[in-house]
Amino acid sequence: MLTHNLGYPRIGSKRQLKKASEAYWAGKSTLRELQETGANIREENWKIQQEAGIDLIPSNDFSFYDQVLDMSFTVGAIPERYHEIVTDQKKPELDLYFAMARGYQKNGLDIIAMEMTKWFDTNYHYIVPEFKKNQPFKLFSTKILDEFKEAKRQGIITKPVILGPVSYLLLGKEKEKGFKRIELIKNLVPVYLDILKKLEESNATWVQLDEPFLAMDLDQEEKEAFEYTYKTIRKACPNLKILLTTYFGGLDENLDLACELPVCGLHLDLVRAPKQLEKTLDKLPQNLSLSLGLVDGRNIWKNDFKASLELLELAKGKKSENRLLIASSCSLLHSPCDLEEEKSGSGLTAEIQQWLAFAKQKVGEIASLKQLALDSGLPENQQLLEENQKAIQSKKTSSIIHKQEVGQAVSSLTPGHSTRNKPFGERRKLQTPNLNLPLFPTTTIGSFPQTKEVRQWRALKKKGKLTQNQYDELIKSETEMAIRWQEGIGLDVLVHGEFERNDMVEYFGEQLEGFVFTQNGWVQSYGSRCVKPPIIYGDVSRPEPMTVGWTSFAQSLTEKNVKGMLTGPVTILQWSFVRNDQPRSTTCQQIALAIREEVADLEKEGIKIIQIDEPALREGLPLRQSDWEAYLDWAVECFRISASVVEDKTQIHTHMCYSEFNDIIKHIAGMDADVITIECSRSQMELLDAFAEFQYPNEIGPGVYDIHSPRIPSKEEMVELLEKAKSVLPEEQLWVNPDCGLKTRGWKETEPALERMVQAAKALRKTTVAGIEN
Ligand SMILES: CN1c2c(nc(N)[nH]c2=O)NC[C@@H]1CNc1ccc(C(=O)N[C@@H](CCC(=O)N[C@@H](CCC(=O)N[C@@H](CCC(=O)O)C(=O)O)C(=O)O)C(=O)O)cc1
Ligand SMILES: N[C@@H](CCS)C(=O)O
Ligand SMILES: [Zn+2]
Repeated sequence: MLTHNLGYPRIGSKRQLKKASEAYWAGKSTLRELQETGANIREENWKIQQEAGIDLIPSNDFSFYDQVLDMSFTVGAIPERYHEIVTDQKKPELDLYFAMARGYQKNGLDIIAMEMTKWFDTNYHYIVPEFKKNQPFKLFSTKILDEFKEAKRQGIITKPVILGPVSYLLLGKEKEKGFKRIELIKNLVPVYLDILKKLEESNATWVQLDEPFLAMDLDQEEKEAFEYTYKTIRKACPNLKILLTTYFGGLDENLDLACELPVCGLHLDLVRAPKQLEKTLDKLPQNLSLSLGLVDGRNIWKNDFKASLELLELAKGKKSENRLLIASSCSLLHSPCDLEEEKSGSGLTAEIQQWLAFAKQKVGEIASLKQLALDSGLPENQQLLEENQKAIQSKKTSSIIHKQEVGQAVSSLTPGHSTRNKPFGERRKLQTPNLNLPLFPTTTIGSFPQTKEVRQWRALKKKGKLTQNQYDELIKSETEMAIRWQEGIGLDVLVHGEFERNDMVEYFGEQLEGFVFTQNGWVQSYGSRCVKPPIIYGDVSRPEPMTVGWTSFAQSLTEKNVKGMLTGPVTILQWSFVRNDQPRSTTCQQIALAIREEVADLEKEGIKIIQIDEPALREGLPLRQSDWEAYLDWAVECFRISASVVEDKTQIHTHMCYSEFNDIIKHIAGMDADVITIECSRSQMELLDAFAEFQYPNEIGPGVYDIHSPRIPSKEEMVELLEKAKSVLPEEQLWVNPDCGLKTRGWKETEPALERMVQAAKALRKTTVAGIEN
């Protein structure tokens, strides 16, 4: 029996990679220093897993930005617009790589970044591969091989982790019409063969090929692509042990297909889909190894050894022990690094800490499960099991989890809680005179630059070097500056800037009961950006207003409307570590009721526009379409519970980013927000087509510039995007705004970008008959 791990977090236990990348991008450190940081993180990760006793330690799970971008780089899928950078021999390879991720505006070149979107149902974002008809592929980067050899020099024969060719293609996007990207499989597989043969020559034994699409709905062509790929690989590399990994869901109707592929092992996510084990054991040929994904890579709760051992026993009954592997359910990329980094005195009490396991502890759990599976009778193993069960029981019986009044509030919910009084058309008639806005109203999504200073004030307050009062005064001055500046450039609906928030979910988690937060539980979200998801351990309630003070303060400074800014219940749920003892829908209803109280209080304070952000609503969709309806029903209902408390003259906004809307547009309309702002610019307004086709009735703000890139857009390109929007949607329906909040940008980029955006809206108003200069 072997143990393995599908991937280890790569940001470093102290976010070394974030700090090193950002210093390099800012020109404050050298490429060599960045590369050294990468090498140190890899070495540390390999050591941790080696010391834990993991048999097959992953390599190539490290990335300077994203593993899908790494694959595009490896197979030379580099869009033509970056070729100018390639031809400049002085540019190191990594600069080209970062240009693809972040855009490039230097040396007279102005190149936009590649699109970024959600990695399945996680809060991790990947860079979308771009394909054209007859896309050629060639081995461009030897990263996979280099990292294998690097570990080998350190005495470790790793199991390289490679995104499988079918999933790689399916994660991408056709950039021209007239072909389907899956047709490129025959062009692509030879490059994979090239890599695999080189690994074989370097004495690699196991190679992990990730094919998460096997846990999704597949059409005939995609199924054939799987058969073609794995037969071809087997033929070319008969001595390499290919471990095919699936995760985030069950194989279901793809089980036969997966079991027939000529690979050496198959990995199942038994946390998300434990029921698939039995069926797989019946189907899987005896000579194939089975990897049991028992340790949850997506949540932070300690593994219940007893429950895992039951699954292991089931497997042992039908399969010989030496064909079994014990593993994490998916890559530990989605887990924080190390619970030991949590110092006492934080919200994480000793009682709660004993319920948790982060990545370092999880690899320990994988090794412990093997120990227990091999000989549970040994005294030290009995003790291991007892200690584990004591922690599991303590969570089940703890008095801090349930609150009677929260349960009662949820069971008293009626359809009235989730319905506005009047339909949108009627509400609009009341909102128009209440708000007095021009055609193409301009606004932003909420946050303004979280500058080094703002973050430092928070850090100083934490260390006790600033009092609460001093901190509040500093945040007030930043807010006032932002209000004055927005008035100055002529924005129509203002925001307070969210300077007081560390993060749009953590900030709420810190103020709601039923949540705890960590000091160092960072998880990569994209590139160098990390989040510290709060932990929901118990029933959720709102002891007191969370945003009213800051919003009212900002509103008191101006005659213009300031939007109240809240994170919606589905997003708070999705971006937190969620309790595993009740359905997600129940937890979401509890959060929805808490947000509803906040919405009511904001309205009472005279706030006329309230935005409830739901960027994670689409992300929460189950992987299989057959499960969508049930999820969307409760998710949309929860949004409506939080929003429907207001009078009809109050305007409710929502905001979504990184989402495709085509397949769920009916449900987006079902949210019944008066205005929705969406990310649109990286896809050049393509996302609007769904709204146009559906004849989406409410108002929409399609993002006109990409806030993830430091690149400053021109007024003309924003006008062009708005013209595009105008060609598919009635102009009275349109708002003008960026793609998302501006917290990750500096003022140097934000100021000209927003000034130009306001100018673009003004230019557009001039071209319309109904338009009035503001
Ligand atoms: C909008 N997005 C969000 C997602 N998920 C969230 N939970 N939040 C989001 O906003 N998902 C989708 C998108 C895109 N994803 C992200 C994710 C993360 C960021 C981001 O800006 N992250 C920041 C960290 C934010 C934070 O928690 N800041 C804290 C602590 C800051 C810190 O590092 N402090 C320093 C000390 C201060 C100093 O001296 O500078 C330290 O601890 O060392 C805070 O502000 O208090 C990031 O930098 O990664 C954006 C989009
Ligand atoms: N209001 C948030 C939404 C991000 S999705 C922000 O502006 O950062
Ligand atoms: Zn957003």
